[in-house]
Amino acid sequence: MQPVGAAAPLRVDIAEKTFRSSEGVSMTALKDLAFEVRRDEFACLVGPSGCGKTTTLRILLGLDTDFTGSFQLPRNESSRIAAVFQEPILLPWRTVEQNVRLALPKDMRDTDLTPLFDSLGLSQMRSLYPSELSLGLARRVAVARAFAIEPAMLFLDEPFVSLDEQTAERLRYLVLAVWSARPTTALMVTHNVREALMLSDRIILLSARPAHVQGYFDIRIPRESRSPQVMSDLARSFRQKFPGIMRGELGQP
Ligand SMILES: Nc1ncnc2c1ncn2[C@@H]1O[C@H](COP(=O)(O)OP(=O)(O)OP(=O)(O)O)[C@@H](O)[C@H]1O
Repeated sequence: MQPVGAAAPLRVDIAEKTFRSSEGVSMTALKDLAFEVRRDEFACLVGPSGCGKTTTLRILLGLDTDFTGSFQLPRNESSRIAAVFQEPILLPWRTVEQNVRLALPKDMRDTDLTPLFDSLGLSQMRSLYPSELSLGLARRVAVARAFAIEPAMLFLDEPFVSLDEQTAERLRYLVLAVWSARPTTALMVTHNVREALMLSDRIILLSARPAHVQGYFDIRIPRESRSPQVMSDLARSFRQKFPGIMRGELGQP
């Protein structure tokens, strides 16, 4: 085990995760799933529908302890974990600002959140209630809440789905800007290879169920240099490396 503050990565080594129904039917979702995410790296977990991506996140978040194997979360001064889900899960009777502040640990209660709200375009919305927000804005609040606690590890489960493409793209750029200002070890689940190519340092491609790592795709080009031409070259390299991945199956690369 590494001391607090050391450059500890996320280490995942799940031997097996099997769901058993009350009728005794069992279904193995994950088998020998092992990977690492280096400290302050943004990694994407990509794989076919139903292969076990959300199951993996639930295990890493401590929401499911019924598996064999182990994992180690990265640590910094805090060892805090944050998550952004498809559903923003905001308290309806609290304002935007209160929803974000409630997540803060005691020693951060007085933090000035202005730069964070500014960078996510939420400055004018601090006193609104969740019912007054569109889904896109509510997701921004969920992103603000996740980054506000300065986590050692950030998990994101399809944070851009069910948004129209323009709103999704704007949110991708906002997440990129916030993440770039404060790089955090992050693992994001997505179906969308183009999104993964835009945001991540490393794509971890999972097999069909039971999920294991089929391969890695490392992107060493800085995000700000990923022009449309570079993105299309990256997509071509991705398809060449993983020819079995059909267009449309995982989103349009
Ligand atoms: N609580 C549960 N009980 C039984 N089976 C489950 C449970 N949760 C998930 N599963 C099954 O485990 C498999 C993996 O599900 P999971 O939601 O992790 O996949 P996923 O890769 O996130 O899928 P998608 O990309 O469609 O969101 C699926 O076959 C799913 O039906």
